Order: sequence, then C-alpha cells, then structure tokens
Amino acid sequence: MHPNALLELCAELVAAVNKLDAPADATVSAFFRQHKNLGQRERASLAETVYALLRERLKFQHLAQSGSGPLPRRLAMLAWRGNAGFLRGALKPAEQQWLDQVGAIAPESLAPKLRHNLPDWLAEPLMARLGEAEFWQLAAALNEPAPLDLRVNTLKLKREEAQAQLQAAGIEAVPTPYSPLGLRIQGKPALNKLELFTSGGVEVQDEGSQLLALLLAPKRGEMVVDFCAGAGGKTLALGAAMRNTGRLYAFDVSGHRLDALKPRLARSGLSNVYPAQIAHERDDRIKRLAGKIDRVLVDAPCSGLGTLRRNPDLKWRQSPQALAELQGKQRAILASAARLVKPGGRLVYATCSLLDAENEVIAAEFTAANPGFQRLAADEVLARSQVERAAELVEDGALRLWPHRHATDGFFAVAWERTP
Ligand SMILES: C[S@@+](CC[C@H](N)C(=O)[O-])C[C@H]1O[C@@H](n2cnc3c(N)ncnc32)[C@H](O)[C@@H]1O
Repeated sequence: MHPNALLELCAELVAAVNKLDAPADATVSAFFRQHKNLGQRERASLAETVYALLRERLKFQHLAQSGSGPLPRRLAMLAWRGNAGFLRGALKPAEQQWLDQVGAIAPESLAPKLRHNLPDWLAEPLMARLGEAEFWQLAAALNEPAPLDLRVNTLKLKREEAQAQLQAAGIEAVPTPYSPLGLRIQGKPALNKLELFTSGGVEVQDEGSQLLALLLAPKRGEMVVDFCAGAGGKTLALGAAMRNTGRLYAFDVSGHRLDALKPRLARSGLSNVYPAQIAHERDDRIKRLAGKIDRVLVDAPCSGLGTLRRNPDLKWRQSPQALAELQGKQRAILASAARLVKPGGRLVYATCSLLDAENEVIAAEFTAANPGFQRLAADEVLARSQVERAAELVEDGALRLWPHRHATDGFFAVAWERTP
C-alpha cells in the first residue's frame, strides 16, 4: 500500500479509537475486519501506533496542538510505530519539518502530567501511596508492553517439557520468577497453531493471574466456585490444580464470556468444570450451595487499571464515578460469595486494580463486618503452593503485584478462612 494511503488509514483508526466510546481492542479488531486487504505488517504498524497514542495520549495531544492539517493525522504521525522510512514517504515537506521540530523537544522539559500520561484522579492516589520516586517507576512500567506469559497445564506435561517443545519450535521461553507453572516469552510469536497450544498444553496467562489461583490452592476432590469466571482464565488453572477431580463451578453473569470458556475447556482436557450463567450474585443457585463449598474465588469486576500495559485505553475510559459503582458491586459480590464457603473453607477476593479503593478498602470492610472469617497470610499460603520468594509479593498479608516491581499486571488478593 502507498505510504500515504496507510497513514490516512492510520489516522482513521486513531480518530475511531480516540473517541474512547468502546474498548480499543474491539475498535481495532472491527477496523481490521472492515479492511481485509491490510497485510500482517501493516496491521501491526496501525495497532502499535494507536496503542502508543493511548499510552502517551496527554503528551501526543499536547504536541499535536501545533502543526496543521486534520488532528487525527497529526496524532498518527506523532505516535507512528511502523517503519520510519515508510512514514517519511507519506509526509509532505511541511509535515516532515514539523515532526522534526516536535521530535527535538526534550521530554524532561514537558510538564509532569505530559510525562506520566495518567489522569489526575489516578495519578494522585498512586503518588500518595508509592511516593514520588516509585510512582515514576510505575508510570514508566505501565507504558511498556507486557511480556507474554504462559501457564503450563500440568495435567498434560511438565514445565520443562513445555519449555523444550517451545524451543524446538524456535520460541525462547524462560521460567517465570514466582509462579512454578509459568513460562515467559519475549516478543509476540504466534502460538495458536502450535501443537503445544492446540492440545491444551499451555494457556496464555499473566503470571499474576497464575498466582491468584495458587493462593486459592484448591485440592483434589474439593467443591470449588470461581464466582466471576468470565472467559475462565483462572478456572482452567483451578481445574488443573484439582487434578481434574471434584467439582468446579464457573459462575458469571455474562453468558457471552462463559461461551468463550468452552473452547478453552475443550483444549484443557478438564471434565470437572461446570460453567453456569447466574442472573446476579444472589441467584437461587448460590443460595442452594450456601455453606457447602471448600474454596471460593471472587475475581471481582474492577477498573482493570492493573492491566494498563495491555489496555492503556482504560485510564481514559474509567472515571471516579465508575469506580464508585464498581466498589458497590465488589462489596455485594464478595458478601454473597462468602455465604458459599463452608466452615474451615477458604475465600479469596481478587482484582486487577492498582487502587486501594477497590482492594485494601473492600477487604478491610469485609474483615470488619465478618468476624467468622480470619485473614490468612498470603506469603505463607503461596510458599506452600511452591511460589518462590513469596514474601516479595505480599503487603500486609495480601498479595499485591505491581508491574514495576514484579513484571506482572497489577493484582491484589486477600485470602480468608471461615472459622471451623
Ligand atoms: C475480572 S473479570 C473475571 C476474569 C476471569 N476470572 C478470568 O480469569 O478470565 C470479572 C467478571 O465478573 C463478572 N461479573 C460481573 N458482575 C457479576 C456478578 N454480580 N456475579 C458474578 N460475576 C459477575 C463479569 O462478567 C466478568 O466476567
């Protein structure tokens, strides 16, 4: 495709994504479905450009105030992540001159906001919690693409065997530092045609998610509930930990998400999983199972701000109002899910948020209101699940993962035991 035609398409995609009225990945996929003629490399250039724009949107919007021509084209030029020579081929002399001028601006001369690229309502609590130096480390880590982590399905093979199979396919993978089940791959090789993947030997799963399943640590023959199972990333890890025995209920209010679990379940070889759509957290099905369940995971709906490396649009699409609504849901779901736990059983509340408001605050309220549930020390539980250096992952007894400290998505999880 002619460079200018591609830049124009990129500007069109920038304009669509920058409306922020839908998740960026959905907008990008829909755009590619409409433009089937785009090759693999062209798609990668466009996708990486819009993600770069979303990561540093404040900076790019500031820089784009100068220059001329349509704003989406200016943004596409500034955030361009395709081949540099190709971009030059698309630019008019005046555009090239403007881009060179803007490129000469020293990043340190920009206002703090234009360097961290976070909205105030998010930057302020993170700065207050981490202190200035660590806040900047987090901001930098959030603007880096995430590595690709796999969880090895130990029902099918050992981690070393999966690593060897990947190597035979020309893919370098190293064991994840904390999860005993994980492998980390640099870059984004296509995995979905690999026999190791199609036969359910590995699943794509951030190391942080793997650690949540290791905190619940379900055992053979138990009754387990994954209360917010979604497309079942954690369900699959839990079912494998149960060695395909017992009963694992995968509940969610979204039938659409549970549908996405089905092909993954088929690959995994698990037959102990019972997916069920519930109407809401007080569904009759929940009442019938009250007090009968050994372990319950609440992977609560949350702002997703711990996944900004993958979903940078969330920092622009979330808001303090949305956060307050989410907190209401989190409280209600946790309270209802807790009723399922039998005496001596375990409850885990987890989010992929960085904010205390969705994490420590919700957990502390629950502990205060439920004297029948005792907090467990997450480092001890994780160490029993063969997690290396578990103490590094824990703050005040809760699992607290940060992209800049642990190279995982941001996760929080607390475990309680219901007093026998
Ligand atoms: C963080 S996501 C779960 C991700 C999933 N556990 C995984 O590992 O892939 C939260 C899920 O909660 C579900 N949800 C929202 N409200 C719910 C409710 N009242 N009861 C149960 N699930 C709910 C959403 O549909 C969403 O799938």
